[in-house]
Amino acid sequence: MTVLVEANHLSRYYGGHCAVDGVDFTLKQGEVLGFLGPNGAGKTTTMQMLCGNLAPSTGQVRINGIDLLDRPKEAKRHLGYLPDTPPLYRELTVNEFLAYCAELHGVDKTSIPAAVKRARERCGLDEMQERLIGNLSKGYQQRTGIAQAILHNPKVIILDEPTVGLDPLQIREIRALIRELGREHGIILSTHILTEVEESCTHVQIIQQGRLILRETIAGLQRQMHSCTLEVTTRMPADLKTLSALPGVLSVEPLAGNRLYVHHGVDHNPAKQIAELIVASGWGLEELAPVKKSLEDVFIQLTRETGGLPG
Ligand SMILES: Nc1ncnc2c1ncn2[C@@H]1O[C@H](COP(=O)(O)OP(=O)(O)OP(=O)(O)O)[C@@H](O)[C@H]1O
Repeated sequence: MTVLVEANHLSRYYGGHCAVDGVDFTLKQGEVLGFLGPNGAGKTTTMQMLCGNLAPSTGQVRINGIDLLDRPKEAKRHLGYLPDTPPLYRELTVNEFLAYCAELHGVDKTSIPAAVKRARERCGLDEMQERLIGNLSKGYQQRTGIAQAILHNPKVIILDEPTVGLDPLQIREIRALIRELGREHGIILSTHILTEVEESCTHVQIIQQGRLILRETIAGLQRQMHSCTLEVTTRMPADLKTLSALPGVLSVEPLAGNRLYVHHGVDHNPAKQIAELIVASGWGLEELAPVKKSLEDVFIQLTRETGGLPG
C-alpha cells in the first residue's frame, strides 16, 4: 500500500520545553488514523507540523514521498486540512465559497466548476449549493469545511476535531463521510472522543507528553479491551473455594446476588472448566461472559502506565 505520510523523529521545542519528542509514524492509503492524547500532549503541535504550518525543531515529514520542508508548495498540494474552527465565510453561498477555496488551492481555472461539483457531491451538499453558509446548520457547515479540504483531491486529509458541536445525527453522518473518504485517501483525525476512534478509524495512535505510546490497529486495540475477568451468574450460590482451585483461576470476587467475577491469567482462560464445574455441581449456570474493558479504560491505563495522568 502507498505510504502517504512519513514522519521521522519529529520534535518541537518551545524555548526549553519539548512539546513533541521524536515522533515517528506512517500513514498509508486507505487508513484512517485516530490521533488521541490528553490535553497538552502535543497533538496540535504534531498536526501543525504535518500540515507544514509549523517548522519542526528536528525531523522530517514526507507527504506522498515529497519532503515538506524542502518542497513545501509541492508537498501541500497533496494535503487537505480542516482546522478545529473551519475558515468559513458566512456571507458566501456554498458554491461561491468552494469556488474561492479551489482557487486558493491552485486548482486550474477551467477545472474549478468540476472540482466544486465533485467535492459538493461527495460531501452531500448538492441541495445546499445556493444557500448562504451563515444560514446552514452546524452539520452542513462542517460538510462545507470538509468539502474545502478535498477540493483539490488531496491524497492526505487532516481533520481536527471534526464532530465537535454537532448533534448525534450529524455526528453519525460526518463519521460515515469520514469512513467513505478513508477508502480513497489517507486520513488523520485528531479527536478527544474515544468512540469516534472506534467508529471511524482503522488505526489509533496515542501521544503522551510529546511521545507516541501506542500505534495500533483498531482490531489490536479491541483485543487489548479484553480483560482477564469472567462474569459468572449461577442460580444457586457457588462454592468459591472450589472455583478458586480450578487451574488458571487467580481469584474469585463475589458480587451481589449469585454473581461473581473470576480473574484469570493471561495465558489460561478457564471458562470451559468453570462451566463444567457449575453444571456438575448443580449450581445452575445462568451466564458466563468475558468482562470487556472500555476504550476509555485502555486509554487511562496506557496513559497512567507512562506516568501522564494523575491518580
Ligand atoms: N506557542 C507555544 N509556546 C509555548 N508552549 C506551547 C506553545 N504551543 C503549545 N505549547 C505547549 O506544548 C505542549 C503541547 O501542546 P499542544 O497544543 O500541541 O497539545 P495538545 O495535545 O494539542 O493539547 P489540547 O488537547 O489541549 O489542544 C503543551 O505543554 C503546551 O503548553
